[in-house]
Amino acid sequence: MKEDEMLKIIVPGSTANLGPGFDSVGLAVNRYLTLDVRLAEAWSFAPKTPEVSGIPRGTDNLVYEVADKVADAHGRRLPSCAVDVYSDIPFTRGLGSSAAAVVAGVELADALLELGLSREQKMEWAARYEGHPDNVGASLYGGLVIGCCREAGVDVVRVPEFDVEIVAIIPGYELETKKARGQLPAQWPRARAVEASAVSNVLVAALLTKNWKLAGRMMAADLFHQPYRKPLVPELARAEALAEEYGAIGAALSGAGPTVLVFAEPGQGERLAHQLRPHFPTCDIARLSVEPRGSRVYKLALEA
Ligand SMILES: Nc1ncnc2c1ncn2[C@@H]1O[C@H](COP(=O)(O)OP(=O)(O)O)[C@@H](O)[C@H]1O
Ligand SMILES: N[C@@H](CCOP(=O)(O)O)C(=O)O
Repeated sequence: MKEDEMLKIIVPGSTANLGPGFDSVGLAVNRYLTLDVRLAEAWSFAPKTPEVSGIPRGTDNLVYEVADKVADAHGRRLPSCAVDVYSDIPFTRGLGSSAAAVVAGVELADALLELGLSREQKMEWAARYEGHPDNVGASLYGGLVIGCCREAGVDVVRVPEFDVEIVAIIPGYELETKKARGQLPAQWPRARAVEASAVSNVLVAALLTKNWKLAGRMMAADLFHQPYRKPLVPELARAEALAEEYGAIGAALSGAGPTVLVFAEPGQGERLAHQLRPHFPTCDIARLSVEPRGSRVYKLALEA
């Protein structure tokens, strides 16, 4: 990048798991982390929207840490930049704010150093850093993404043209992903693991064939994580019952929570949001849509 240029990096937020697709299924949503990047004397991150008011302002920022790691692995150093940070992804609510920051870091290093990373290489970096491919996959590719992250490599399938409407029930309280992961058992007995994996497989098949009733049943049948996280998020059981009552596809914890998503067939989102709102007076009820595009980077000329 030259002195008279800037980078604009846009990364969508995401929801993970959709119930049983634990650490594997991700869906990009229409909330965004946006970075405006200019060359400067020293590194700085300036929050420009309330969601990011608490971010670290220097090289302890997650975006920088990821970018620096990518640069280091290529034997390069990042030039210092001033970064304006805009976001409407709420933090620690289960809508993939940290994954969006990780993807932004990979994009930042790639663009500043002109590394020419492919999307697969970016995915490898982001998934390894985040530890699971669901949120970062959705943020990088857009739409519905199914992935697995193994020692042997990261494999991802992006499902073309996936469209559902989403009503998000966003509680006022935070739930750190680290804490919510700490609730889960270290091991599952074989019979439970087999059943949990079968439920997850059927969820994916039902989503791909638009068998919405079955997809909803599989969301509620998750054995991997929701049973253990439910005590932390009372909104989930309530949303599951209401989803059934109002004829929605189903409900699921968004990532590690505490946001709960209720999924509806196209055209049903507005009615559903209206019906759900009075049941959750202390939550933000937001309509979300699937973001079909993944992260993107623009190089722009600075005005003189
Ligand atoms: N734009 C950002 N810049 C720096 N750090 C961020 C940014 N977005 C998220 N983070 C970090 O990620 C944390 C939230 O991650 P996490 O607990 O996984 O919740 P979630 O990803 O569901 O919002 C924040 O508290 C913050 O430390
Ligand atoms: N699969 C992860 C997803 C965490 O997503 P987040 O948005 O809550 O960080 C999990 O369920 O722990």
